[in-house]
Amino acid sequence: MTDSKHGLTITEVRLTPILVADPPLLNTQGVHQPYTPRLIIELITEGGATGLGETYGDTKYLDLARPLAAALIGRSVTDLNGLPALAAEVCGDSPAATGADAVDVGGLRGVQTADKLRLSVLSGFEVACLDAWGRATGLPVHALLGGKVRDRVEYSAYLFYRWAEHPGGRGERDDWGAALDPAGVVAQARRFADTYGFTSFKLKGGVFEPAQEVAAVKALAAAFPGQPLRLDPNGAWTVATSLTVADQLRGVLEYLEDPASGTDRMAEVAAATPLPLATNMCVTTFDEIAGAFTRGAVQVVLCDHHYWGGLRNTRELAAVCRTFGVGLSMHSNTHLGISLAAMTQVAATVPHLDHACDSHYPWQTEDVLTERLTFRDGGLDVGDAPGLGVELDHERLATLHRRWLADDGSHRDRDDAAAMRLADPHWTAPTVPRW
Ligand SMILES: O=C([O-])C(=O)C[C@H](O)[C@@H](O)C(=O)[O-]
Ligand SMILES: [Mg+2]
Repeated sequence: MTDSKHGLTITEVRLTPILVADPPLLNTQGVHQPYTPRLIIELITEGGATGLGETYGDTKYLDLARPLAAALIGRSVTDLNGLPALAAEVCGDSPAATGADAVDVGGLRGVQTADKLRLSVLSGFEVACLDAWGRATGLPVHALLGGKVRDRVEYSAYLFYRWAEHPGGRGERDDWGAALDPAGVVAQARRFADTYGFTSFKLKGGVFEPAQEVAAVKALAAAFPGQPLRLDPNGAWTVATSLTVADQLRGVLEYLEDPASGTDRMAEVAAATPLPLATNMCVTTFDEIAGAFTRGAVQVVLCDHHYWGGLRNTRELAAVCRTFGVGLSMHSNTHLGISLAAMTQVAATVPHLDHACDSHYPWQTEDVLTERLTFRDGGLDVGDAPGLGVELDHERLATLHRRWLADDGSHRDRDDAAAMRLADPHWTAPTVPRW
């Protein structure tokens, strides 16, 4: 559908893959690489409005983004309901979706289906369309989604066990230092609280023996009494271990995130503990909802608008969660300010967003915006500027793109286990459950 009358027809789409500095954050798969891929999308309309979008930048996403970008020329930015069919038609099934058991990034992003890969790409275009549409009409994205129900969106501090620097001193060095024990985790949390005002804390677990991680959470509870805490070992534990930890941290945690992997194990854990379970692993597609919700396997879904297919699908997910009495919050992977602005816009429109959203953003020292988004008192204000309310810094984008061009391919696809092998040549991503 074109829209010449309003100047909303897309005349140009620019795709810019970039590599962004990432600190040595540890998880159950390994460690983050020094640079991580993202894809930045710019849409231009007939009327001269530009729209920005951002999504995962690994090769399998870029391969789908290129045909979709070409197919969008001549269509209206308002034609959002047509995007899934268009993507299915022009992108087809990614060869990376290799069967029912395929997972993304060793399982950290849940299942990997052809549909989900297309949705992850499409989400960046949907956000860019909404941004362009908003800029063309002077309306913020939240208005195009039906209007905001809150003026601020709360975020949590995303704590990671981490090294001071990447193996061999590769990449960029920051001044956070190492955090490998309870004292290190508390110090990191203190800095997050002092700098950004966060009052909720999530610790990425699955790195050390569960008892060590329980000790770290207890140290957090002592340092920040009464403040919401979460622990997320990315499905690394058995059902028995999950229940032991749930018992030890009952009354301490706000929720336990993906203690065990898969809906079956999560349902077993949920049936035996009063502690709410959250997930961004066993429910990452609409197809997985019925099986998990009807069995009571999860009490909170952490939505990632990238893999759920955009901001409007996030609202659809919110409606399903509300229907089942399941809570909703937001998951985050390494992302930049365009995605953070998109998360904030949609979060502002969802009435029952029950918990502070996750965001990796504070770990990202580089961005493609002229002005970084700034957390204040643990949250972001929801502005009324047109579109997403952010501006692209073309020079920064070009610099990060040059890094992508210069890369020998070793950072173009996220691989935390490969990064770990530089420190420990015998490392293989552990089989799950690990403990
Ligand atoms: O909440 C989560 O499970 C995540 O954020 C997944 C991410 O991939 C995180 O584990 C990471 O980046 O190491
Ligand atoms: Mg998680």
